[in-house]
Amino acid sequence: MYWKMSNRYIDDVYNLAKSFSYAFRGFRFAVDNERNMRIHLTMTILVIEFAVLYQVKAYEYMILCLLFGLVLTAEMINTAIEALVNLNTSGYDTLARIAKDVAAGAVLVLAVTSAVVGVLIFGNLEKLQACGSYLLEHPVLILLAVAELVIAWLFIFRWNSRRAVRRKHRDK
Ligand SMILES: Nc1ncnc2c1ncn2[C@@H]1O[C@H](COP(=O)(O)OP(=O)(O)OP(=O)(O)O)[C@@H](O)[C@H]1O
Repeated sequence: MYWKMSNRYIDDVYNLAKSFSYAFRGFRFAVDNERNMRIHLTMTILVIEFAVLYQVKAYEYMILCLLFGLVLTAEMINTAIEALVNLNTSGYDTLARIAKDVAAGAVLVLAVTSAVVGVLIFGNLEKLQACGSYLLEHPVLILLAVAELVIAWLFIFRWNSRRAVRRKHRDK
C-alpha cells in the first residue's frame, strides 16, 4: 500500500517535471528562432540594470516586471500562432497573412505601451542627470556597459542559428 502510494507521488512529480521541461523547450525554441524574442530579453536585462542605477521604487519594479512578463508572453504566443499558421498553409494565403500580421501587431501594441510606461518611470531629468554623473565618476561602469552592448548585439543578431528549425513562409 505504502509502496503504491509513493509510486504515485513519484509519477506525479515526474509528470510535473516533464511538463516544465516541455514549457522550457518552448521558451528555448522562441529564443533560438525569434530575433524579436532576443530583443525583448535583452531589453529586459538592460532595463532592470538601469532601474537599479536609477533607484526606482518597489511598485515601479512591480510594474516593470509585469510588463516584461507580458511582452515576453505576447512574443511567445505570436511565435505559437506563426507555427500554427505554417502548419496549416503552404504558399501564400491571405488569412495566413492576416493571422500573422495581427499577432505581430499585438506584440507591437504591448511593446509601445511598455515603452511609454518606461518613459513615465524613467522620465525624471534630475534623476537621469544623477545617473549620468554617477557613471562619469565610475568609468569602469561605462566600459562594462559598452561590453554588455556588444554582447547584446551578438546575442540578438548572431545567436547560433543552427538551432533555428522553423521553416519560413515568405513566398508571397
Ligand atoms: N503563408 C503566408 N501567406 C501570406 N503571407 C505570409 C505567409 N507567411 C508569412 N506571411 C507574411 O510574412 C510576414 C512575416 O512572416 P514570417 O512567418 O516570416 O514571420 P516572421 O518574419 O518570423 O515574423 P516576426 O519577425 O514578426 O516574428 C507575416 O507577417 C505575413 O505578412
